Amino acid sequence: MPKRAHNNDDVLVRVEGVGKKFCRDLKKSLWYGVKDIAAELLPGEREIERHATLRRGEFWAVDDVSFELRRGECLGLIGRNGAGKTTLLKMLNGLIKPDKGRIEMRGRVGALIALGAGFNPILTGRENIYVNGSVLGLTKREIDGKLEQIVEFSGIPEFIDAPVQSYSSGMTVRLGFAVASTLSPDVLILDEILSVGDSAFQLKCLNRLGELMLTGTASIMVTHQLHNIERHSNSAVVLVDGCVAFSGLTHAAIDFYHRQTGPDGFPGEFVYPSNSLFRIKHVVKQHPPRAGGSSSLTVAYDAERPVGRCHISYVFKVSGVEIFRSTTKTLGDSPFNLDRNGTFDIVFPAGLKALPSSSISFSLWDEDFSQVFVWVKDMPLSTQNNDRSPRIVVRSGYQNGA
Ligand SMILES: Nc1ncnc2c1ncn2[C@@H]1O[C@H](COP(=O)(O)OP(=O)(O)OP(=O)(O)O)[C@@H](O)[C@H]1O
Repeated sequence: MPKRAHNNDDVLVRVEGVGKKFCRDLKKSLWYGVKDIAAELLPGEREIERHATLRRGEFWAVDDVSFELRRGECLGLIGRNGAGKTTLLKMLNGLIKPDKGRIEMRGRVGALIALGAGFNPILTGRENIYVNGSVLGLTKREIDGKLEQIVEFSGIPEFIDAPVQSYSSGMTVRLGFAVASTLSPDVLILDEILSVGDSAFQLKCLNRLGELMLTGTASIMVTHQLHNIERHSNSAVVLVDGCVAFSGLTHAAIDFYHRQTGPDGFPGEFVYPSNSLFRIKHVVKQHPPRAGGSSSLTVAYDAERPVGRCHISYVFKVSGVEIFRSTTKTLGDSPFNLDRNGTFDIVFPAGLKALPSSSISFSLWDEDFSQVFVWVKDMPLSTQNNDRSPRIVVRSGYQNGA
């Protein structure tokens, strides 16, 4: 692919060594707040030093984060709960001040961060649109011109003259995204909050995001639904305890995240009942679907003796969310026989596409599902992982599989 030429004018967001500290102790936090206000009023205080060091009880919620974002690019921010994603977005949107580092934002910034943030609850939806528009520097006439589009996109025209405090969470998010995305933002900041909307609206938002990127809007997206980051982001940053643990291509970032934070070890846990005849050697290969067909996974195994009439049960997940669960028996397949060693295939129904954020749990059973031979739990399906050795756990008396 030819590399796009960039110049400095393309950079809409520049973040350099940014950090934000908090204090978990409320009393201390209030006391530090008072001291900071006082110090700001007193000339001669060495402000940078005061902000850049930790006092008792403080910690860095975001520490030394740097990145650049150009026109038309989307950056995914990935991290576990409490990793510092929202704090970083709040600094980008100017809701809170960094304690160290520099943030440069160019152009109009549309943001959907906290539920209802940016809306005055006692004003109506329509009034809030005008307030938001004027904060972003649009004239009344410009807002008039966009009003119909905003109301139509939000899908809640009958509530537009009701106060925002009477809106449901989903309605608030609908209006928030409609406003943030319609008022011609140069930079769009989206926190997890989008997931409050129903799935049809989320899809509509993501399509709108794609359109905006084509017109040059840069966006930053935080979500635990990694397939959305996978679909839209050119690059991603993984935050661990407020620090950048990885920064690079989206697929590599998601892969890194799974490796760092997989709930049961990486790349999946193989559980054998203590009397198991089987040893899974490795998962040989994941076969991508042929046009309109199914994808499959080939598993290599060793067994103490041949085993007749087996079935497979499996659960397919994307970003930890169960998408599909079935057994070869339910899908109408006949039981199959296994020699002492060899391979067997798990064929997914057409349409189950393995993304880097997909994982599978599967178990091998006898014909009437009374005995489980082996259970593989939450194995990531990204191609990079499949050749690695699994973690093997032997458990006695194990009865139920995936
Ligand atoms: N106002 C605050 N005072 C004290 N600590 C705070 C404050 N805001 C956030 N924190 C702490 O800062 C850390 C980062 O929080 P943040 O909300 O940025 O995480 P996050 O990555 O967005 O998490 P999630 O995925 O759960 O939304 C957490 O430890 C959180 O408890």
